[in-house]
Amino acid sequence: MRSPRPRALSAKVLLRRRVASFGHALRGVGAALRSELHLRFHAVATVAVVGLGFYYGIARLEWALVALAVAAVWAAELVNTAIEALTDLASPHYHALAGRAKDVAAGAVLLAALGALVVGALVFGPRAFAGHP
Ligand SMILES: Nc1ncnc2c1ncn2[C@@H]1O[C@H](COP(=O)(O)OP(=O)(O)OP(=O)(O)O)[C@@H](O)[C@H]1O
Repeated sequence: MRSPRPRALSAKVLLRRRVASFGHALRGVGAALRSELHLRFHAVATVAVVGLGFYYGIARLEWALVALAVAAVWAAELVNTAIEALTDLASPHYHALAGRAKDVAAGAVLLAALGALVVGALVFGPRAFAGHP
């Protein structure tokens, strides 16, 4: 006998699940912020960069580049934090593969940070050297 077809989930249930997932994601960001000094540094840097953007009145496209650069650094740092946690769980003792996983994840953060540095230098550098907004 065929099993009954699962009932389609109602829009209300789907919405509730989306809201719950959003809450889990925010909880993850909060937990990472509490445990990772690097992320608190990114938070301060993000506020500083947004302040500079308003101070210099940067263009819409420049805001888009800055937002992408900032988001890339945050995303890389969060994934790095997740990989560190999983690595420590799976391999609390020394293992070459655990070390490689952490090094590669840290490499992702480094690349994102270098990209953000280039964007920051190109957007803010000329204005800073000109000495006025
Ligand atoms: N279980 C392990 N096995 C092998 N090497 C490890 C292991 N744990 C850490 N390492 C090595 O030590 C380096 C630093 O690891 P650690 O967990 O201290 O991260 P971190 O770079 O100090 O990050 P954070 O400061 O964000 O905690 C890793 O990049 C890796 O090379």
